[in-house]
Amino acid sequence: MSNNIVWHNHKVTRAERAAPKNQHPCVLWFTGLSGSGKSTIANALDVALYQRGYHTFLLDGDNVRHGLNKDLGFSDEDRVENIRRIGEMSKLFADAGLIVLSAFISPFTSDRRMVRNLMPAGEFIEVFMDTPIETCEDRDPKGLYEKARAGQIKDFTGIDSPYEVPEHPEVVLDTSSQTVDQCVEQLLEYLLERKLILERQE
Ligand SMILES: Nc1ncnc2c1ncn2[C@@H]1O[C@H](COP(=O)(O)OS(=O)(=O)O)[C@@H](OP(=O)(O)O)[C@H]1O
Ligand SMILES: Nc1ncnc2c1ncn2[C@@H]1O[C@H](COP(=O)(O)OP(=O)(O)O)[C@@H](O)[C@H]1O
Repeated sequence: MSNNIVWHNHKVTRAERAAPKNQHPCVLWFTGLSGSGKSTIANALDVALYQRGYHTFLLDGDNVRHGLNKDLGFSDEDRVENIRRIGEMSKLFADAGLIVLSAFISPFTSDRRMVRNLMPAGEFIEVFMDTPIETCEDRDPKGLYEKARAGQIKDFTGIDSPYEVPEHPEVVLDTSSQTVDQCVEQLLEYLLERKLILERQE
């Protein structure tokens, strides 16, 4: 690694970039099992924020794995690298002043902590999708649990690869008992309370 790299501070600060949008930069980090509702809720919140005039960006597991991270699989090492890159990318988008919605299984506590530590205090919001695995498996929207049970996919999270439950998430959602609208409302309330969005533009 080169030591001849100098960090450049931007003349326009991240707060200045975000201020015209009535928002404070932050990363909403959705974590949970496959089928727990990460994509559905992150997309619904993205729409709700967009409709209210806020500036957001959504990073989603499947999409990032088609591009930036297409060299990575699902071994523990590859998942660590996946989250490291996505964490750095999320931070860059937040530095651009955006509200970032990142939806990845991110099964390991240490990786989520690493991303949290990249961000200024209060700007990393861990959203734990606490949907029971039975519900996720019943939904099986992509047929992946069935394949994992049949041994056709190895290292599948919740089946033969671990998911470490967050200890102190900022927000907990359970999509087996909460509707999409209720989840979105809970997240909007959180953002308003913490002044990450400054007024409701309805
Ligand atoms: N072995 C295995 N385990 C878990 N998930 C698998 C696996 N193989 C493929 N998939 C599909 O990949 C999506 C998860 O990618 P992520 O980048 O979010 O995973 S991770 O954070 O690196 O653990 C995940 O998407 P979601 O269902 O949206 O969570 C699956 O569709
Ligand atoms: N209340 C709810 N919240 C979110 N998703 C729900 C809900 N009820 C049913 N679902 C369904 O559950 C599935 C969740 O899948 P998805 O959002 O892709 O999860 P993940 O991104 O965590 O894999 C979708 O098919 C969605 O339509």
